[in-house]
Amino acid sequence: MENHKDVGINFGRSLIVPCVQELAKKSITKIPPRYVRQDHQKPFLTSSDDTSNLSIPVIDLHALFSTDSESSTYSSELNKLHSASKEWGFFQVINHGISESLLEDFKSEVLKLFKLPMEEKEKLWQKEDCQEGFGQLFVASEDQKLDWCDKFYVNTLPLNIRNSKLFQKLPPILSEKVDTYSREIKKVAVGILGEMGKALGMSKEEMGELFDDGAQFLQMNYYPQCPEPELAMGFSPHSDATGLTILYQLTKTTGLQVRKHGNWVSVKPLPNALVVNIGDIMEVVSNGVYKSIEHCATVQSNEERLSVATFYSSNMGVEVGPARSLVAQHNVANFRRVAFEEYYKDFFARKLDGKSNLEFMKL
Ligand SMILES: O=C(O)CCC(=O)C(=O)O
Ligand SMILES: [Fe+2]
Repeated sequence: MENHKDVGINFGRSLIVPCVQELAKKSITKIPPRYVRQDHQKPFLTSSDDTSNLSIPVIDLHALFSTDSESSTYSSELNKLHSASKEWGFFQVINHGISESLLEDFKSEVLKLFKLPMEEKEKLWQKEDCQEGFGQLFVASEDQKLDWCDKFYVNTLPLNIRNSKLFQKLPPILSEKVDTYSREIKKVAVGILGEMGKALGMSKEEMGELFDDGAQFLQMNYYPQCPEPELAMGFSPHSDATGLTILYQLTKTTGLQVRKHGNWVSVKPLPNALVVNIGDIMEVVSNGVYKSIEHCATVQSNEERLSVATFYSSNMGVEVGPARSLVAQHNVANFRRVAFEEYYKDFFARKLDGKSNLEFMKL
């Protein structure tokens, strides 16, 4: 991992790719071959799937963060969190404490960012050696298929991983909102992780040492309308490398799909809710009790879609590996232990491919 003065920390690189939004503007009727997927790469939900009525669990964070840990509402919410993390790896949270006005302001700034003219976007485009800015991630070769999506990726916390040069180039209100939003999301992530630690039987100290000042990355995803949505993918199937991911769906358009028992379940955006999912690091820390789940995003012909994923990882400088207390509890370590830097270097060097990232951690 390189450490650049003024430019935070560079966790990886990705080949520079064209802007999908510009392509979509050209009123084309066919998408270029680089975006066309083979059938087996497209996990589309069909209306005949019997999972189409399933929906991911909803957790009330007001009840979960209650100071009265003896109350029955708290213990029932904690049980819900534990089973959602084991069975689904995905849930939505309501009453998360982030104000509606912040969510609205942040949303309008993100929309404005993607609507900037191309000359302005070019100034914020990725560079050869750094994946921050506009572009796509995990593009490792020129013949790799591309997602029908433009992304804007930034390191946000702790402050020493922030690329101050990039932040200075952002519209000032956006950089202020990114800052406030990332701090608020961090509180939610740390709160949920703390409760997961309790549910797993870990001590508060052990969980804190792993996650109290985690590395946080923010990824804004813009999925333009697509003339051939059945041939393209918005986001290839993958699991997230993080501890927890918190996803804010900015538009009402559905697109996120989650793998459940080999089928794909669509996650319908709930008003004022955030989607939370277990990442690979949390699967490793929990020694495999919690599961990071494959998910993907589809695109539509008549509606664009926007989402912001915040990836909350473990503390930098702390090894990624199963919690020692759980290894003792289970009498077995199911994953190996690697330096944080090695873990991420490996992750960003490959293309996204389902849960393959965890394979190299398995024992
Ligand atoms: O846009 C979505 O719903 C999915 C985004 C996602 O999976 C990610 O950013 O890792
Ligand atoms: Fe994801």
